Amino acid sequence: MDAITAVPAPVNEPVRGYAPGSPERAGIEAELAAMAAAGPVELTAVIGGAHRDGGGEAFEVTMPSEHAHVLGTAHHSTAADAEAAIAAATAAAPGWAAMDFDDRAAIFLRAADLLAGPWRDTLNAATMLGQGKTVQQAEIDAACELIDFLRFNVAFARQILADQPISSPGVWNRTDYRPLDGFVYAVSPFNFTAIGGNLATAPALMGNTVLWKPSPTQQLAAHHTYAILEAAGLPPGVINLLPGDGIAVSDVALRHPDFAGLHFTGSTATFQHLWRTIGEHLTDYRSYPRIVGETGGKDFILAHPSADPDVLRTAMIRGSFEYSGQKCSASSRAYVPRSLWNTISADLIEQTDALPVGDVRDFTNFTSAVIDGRAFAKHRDALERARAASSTQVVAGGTVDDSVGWFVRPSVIVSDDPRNEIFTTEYFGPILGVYVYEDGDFETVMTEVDTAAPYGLTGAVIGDDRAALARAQERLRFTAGNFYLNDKPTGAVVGQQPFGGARASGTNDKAGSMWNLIRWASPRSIKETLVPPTTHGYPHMS
Ligand SMILES: NC(=O)c1ccc[n+]([C@@H]2O[C@H](COP(=O)([O-])OP(=O)(O)OC[C@H]3O[C@@H](n4cnc5c(N)ncnc54)[C@H](O)[C@@H]3O)[C@@H](O)[C@H]2O)c1
Ligand SMILES: N[C@@H](CCC=O)C(=O)O
Repeated sequence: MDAITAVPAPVNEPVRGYAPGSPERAGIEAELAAMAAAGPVELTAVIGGAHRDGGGEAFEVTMPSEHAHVLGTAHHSTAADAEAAIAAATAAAPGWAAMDFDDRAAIFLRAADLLAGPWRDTLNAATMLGQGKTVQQAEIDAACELIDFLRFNVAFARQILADQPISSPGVWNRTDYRPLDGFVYAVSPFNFTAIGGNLATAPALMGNTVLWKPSPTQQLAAHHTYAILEAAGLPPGVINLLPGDGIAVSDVALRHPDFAGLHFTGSTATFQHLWRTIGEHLTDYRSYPRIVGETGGKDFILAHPSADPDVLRTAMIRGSFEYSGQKCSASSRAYVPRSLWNTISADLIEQTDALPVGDVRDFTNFTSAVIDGRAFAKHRDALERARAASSTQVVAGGTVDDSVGWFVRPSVIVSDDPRNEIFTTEYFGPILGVYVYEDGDFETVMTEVDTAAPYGLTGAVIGDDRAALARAQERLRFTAGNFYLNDKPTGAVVGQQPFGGARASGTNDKAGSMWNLIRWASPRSIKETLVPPTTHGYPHMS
């Protein structure tokens, strides 16, 4: 049983500005130059503490803005790698579960401090080069959010351990927060370095051992994340890193008797495929697996006629085009009253078309290329369909260029068909659909916002009319798990806006909160009778 001590009170890591001439600017520029010039790094698997090449086919991690530039090489993990990782996780499990909570927690707190200090530039640079993030977007993800996950999760876990049952006279009741009875399989997406780190470390903090399968396109930053955990003293076998597409790993892990939990973030289609596979193998498992998945979105901005035009335009540009719309939280549909559209459309179009897009090493850029050729082709095809259809009008952007990098211009598409694919389909790129409604139709348009897409992740309502904001909060209660008033729908902060959505957007277990950590514990109730009875009769029997 873990001792219950006080842990350091977490505070959100301050976001650095990287202004010209600042010391942090000099540091990151030096790191970017060194990492880009270093030549391809060997991105190994780590199984039971041993670094080794996965046995499968090789793949490359390249720069999205310069796809000929290879940053690292790795191998897809094979079934044999997965078997070895499960054996390593199983061997490490008893010692890790028996370790005092404070000792486990200290490893993750140390990782947070290493990342906040000497490793910050490394992980930011890997995220900028490998995933195509500007310095601002890398800083809020790879540095601040991951540091916050590591620190806040320790405090949340401590809160859970402290939650103990009452005891009636003569009895002492306790809750033993056991880890799950087997390993956890963590599968993470390309777009957030912090999410990869959190998916692997949250179950580990609760005493579980883990197989971590990052996205191939995020492997460079995942490699450095793992190095930070090693530097912080993570014992061998607790988290086993398996690069690659995950198909062979899933074939082994999802039919293994010791499979006890899936910690997933990525697309709705992949999550549903993995869940179905788990269902097919249910009788193979020793216990019912915990399934936690945060998935896709079709996130909205709804403007009320009372909205401040500058607030609306800024939310639309930042919410839709930061990191080229490759955030599950990014706004990709906006509902704007005609009076406001008449006011903002010219500025919105002009400012969108003026957004500087290019290499992340040029700090004047607002955003960069999309992640890979597959994403590029998806966005190019969507823009071509929009240009060809009579019900849609591409009013900003709309052009693409893959000659050097996977560049898609931030694009605004207007349609008078509220069920057009631009309002229903997640593209996960810099494409914003706009539906212009008549000023008196706020109530009707809320029904459209609620029902057009199957998701329920994030949404924002912009307006100055308090009654309208209150009505939208009520009417759209189930339309978004993260609901913003007078702000863009992106940029949730750990401990402030616990993140996640329901409907087709996932299980809403709120990353970076105690709700998520609870899923990685299997509580045992212990009753101890202090002076036990010595006769079997009851009063009514006399
Ligand atoms: N709700 C959230 O918190 C959240 C956060 C980030 C991203 N997302 C969503 O993620 C998606 C973008 O990320 P992506 O393109 O990396 O998603 P994706 O579904 O293509 O991939 C996610 C992960 O699943 C892996 N994968 C795919 N098939 C697999 C299999 N059979 N076995 C094991 N692993 C497998 C991928 O390699 C990757 O690691 C978008 O839909 C976005 O909305 C959601
Ligand atoms: N938590 C992030 C989104 C993560 C998904 O990609 C945000 O709030 O913008």
